[in-house]
Amino acid sequence: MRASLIRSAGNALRKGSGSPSSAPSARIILRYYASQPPPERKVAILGAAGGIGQPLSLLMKLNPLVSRLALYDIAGTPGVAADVSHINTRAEVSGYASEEQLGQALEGSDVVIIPAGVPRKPGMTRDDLFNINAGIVKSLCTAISKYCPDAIVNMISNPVNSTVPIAAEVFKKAGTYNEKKLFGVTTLDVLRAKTFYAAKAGLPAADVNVPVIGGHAGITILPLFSQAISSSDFQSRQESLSHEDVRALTKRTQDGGTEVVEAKAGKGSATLSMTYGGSIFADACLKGLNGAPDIVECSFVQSSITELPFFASKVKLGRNGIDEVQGLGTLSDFEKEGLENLKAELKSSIEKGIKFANES
Ligand SMILES: NC(=O)C1=CN([C@@H]2O[C@H](COP(=O)(O)OP(=O)(O)OC[C@H]3O[C@@H](n4cnc5c(N)ncnc54)[C@H](O)[C@@H]3O)[C@@H](O)[C@H]2O)C=CC1
Ligand SMILES: O=C([O-])CC(=O)C(=O)O
Repeated sequence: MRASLIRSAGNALRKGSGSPSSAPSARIILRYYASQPPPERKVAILGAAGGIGQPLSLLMKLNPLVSRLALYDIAGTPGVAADVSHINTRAEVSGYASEEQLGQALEGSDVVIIPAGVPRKPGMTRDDLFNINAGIVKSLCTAISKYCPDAIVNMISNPVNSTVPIAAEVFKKAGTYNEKKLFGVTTLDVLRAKTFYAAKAGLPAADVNVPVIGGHAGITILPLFSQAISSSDFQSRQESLSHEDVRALTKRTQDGGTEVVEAKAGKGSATLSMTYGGSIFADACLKGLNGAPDIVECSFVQSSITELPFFASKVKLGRNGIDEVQGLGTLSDFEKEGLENLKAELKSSIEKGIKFANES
């Protein structure tokens, strides 16, 4: 309604047609709607008091597309909610501190972001988190299917290659699964690929885009540097990157999480860069819901672009979640080899998640 009124008012102004009074009234319509806030949107963060949850609560409080922000954690939520709620932005903040309050936290949510669960310590793989995080994700998704079955879910908790399939199975069992609304957040892989590529190629970091496909662990993370694009002077710089450079950039992107885990030396994994990635992805979901055009991000989703049932690739976001899972484009020989090499591990992580959800 709002969009079609704006469109027809815009057309009337462009054409200058209609009765003599139509242009001023079109202007009034446009001015009225330009002054309206964006639609009401509720975002819930589960695990809001954690290393990612706290700064993510801050960034979502700063997001003008959010009108209600529900912060849930099993410990420490009241302090985080009180703190963030004093910021004078649009979103009304409420904190929920116990399992009995989880339903209230979720009810009416448009987007649920899940950074709940344990992070890695040096020497661990993401899969080593499975035993604890799988159960956490399963119980949170059971509550989502009960209290906000239509919400978009942004899964951050690791191992993402398994937690997303767990969520899908929980929703299927509850009869609420919508494959267009379940996303594994892999934005941090994209941030890393962009940053490392830009530094190597001597380009401004904000200028570069690199799709990252596959999954979110080790070799399942496959940056497509052959498709790197930059708005400045791209062609000549791309040619200057050797095969060895691309190989090293790929390895560094795949090991980016481990680089941070080791640097933090037992104090957890990436939180700040992850929060930035998580906020970009949630913002993209909200923009899509609100009807903004051309919103494309990489994400680990149900997919038929390879033989694997879940796969990360570029995804176009719209009013109903996923509008389109986009294809992989042309891959270099090195990337083709990487794609074949990642399939066995990704398949087994996906199957592990499905099995857990159905047996436990
Ligand atoms: N997808 C990605 O790219 C990334 C994923 N991660 C993952 O995000 C997760 C969270 O990491 P951090 O925030 O650093 O960990 P953290 O330990 O600092 O925070 C986790 C929070 O989850 C809460 N929690 C635990 N069980 C819960 C439950 N049943 N319901 C609600 N909250 C619960 C804890 O109380 C804690 O506040 C980890 O699994 C980590 O591996 C981390 C970085 C990047
Ligand atoms: O490496 C980890 O455990 C956390 C993570 O997923 C990342 O930083 O990409």
